[in-house]
Amino acid sequence: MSTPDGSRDSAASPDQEGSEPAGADALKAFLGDAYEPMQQFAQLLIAHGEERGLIGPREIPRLWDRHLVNCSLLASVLPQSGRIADVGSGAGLPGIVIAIMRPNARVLLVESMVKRCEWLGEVSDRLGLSNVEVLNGRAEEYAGALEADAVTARAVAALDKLTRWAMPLVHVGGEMVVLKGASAEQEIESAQKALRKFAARDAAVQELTGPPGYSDARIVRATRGR
Ligand SMILES: C[S@@+](CC[C@H](N)C(=O)[O-])C[C@H]1O[C@@H](n2cnc3c(N)ncnc32)[C@H](O)[C@@H]1O
Repeated sequence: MSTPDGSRDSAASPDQEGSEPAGADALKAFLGDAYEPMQQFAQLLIAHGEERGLIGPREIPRLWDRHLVNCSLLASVLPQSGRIADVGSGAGLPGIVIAIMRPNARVLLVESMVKRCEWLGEVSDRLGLSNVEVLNGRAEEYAGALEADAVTARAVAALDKLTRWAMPLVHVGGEMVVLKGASAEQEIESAQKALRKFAARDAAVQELTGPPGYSDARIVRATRGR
């Protein structure tokens, strides 16, 4: 997960000791009540992310811009309540960020690696996130079993494959919302067959503007029609 899609490498760098990230006022205005728990999540990633094989050392200085803000932008377009499934949560990106920003939603973290699931459970406990459920297994194993209102992912697979894994986890009328980078439009083209399989409507790229000093994000959204 050290080089996820969907973010740029400019950015405000956080204080590596973790006191306050750069541009903290803009971040506080953007995140509101989510700022404090996001800080705690950042501290956990800084303290343990590398040793547990969750993030590379190069990611620590850009943790806020490339990871936490990037994922917060995605979370900001999700429903306030209902069920949200995040496929391949890894370190908790974007799954834990979504759980912080959507406290009234039930957030299901579908992750195939046991060690990452253990991490996700520990982080949820430490942050007191009672809205998180960690599901150990591949997304394909949960096809038809979840009926979520929205499904998310970042840096898990190309859109073609991701559509086949993610769409079966949302109900008809629900939405797939995934972070993607510069190739998002091409990925939509390459995923046409998979999107048609679910009669996906309105598949499109959306640009999300970051708070001052932070990068924008690009997402692909599509609504399940069948
Ligand atoms: C490159 S990491 C990205 C992690 C995180 N989403 C991020 O952006 O930092 C991909 C993660 O997806 C998980 N994964 C890959 N295929 C999966 C599948 N079919 N179902 C569930 N998890 C999967 C891997 O175990 C890994 O943790």
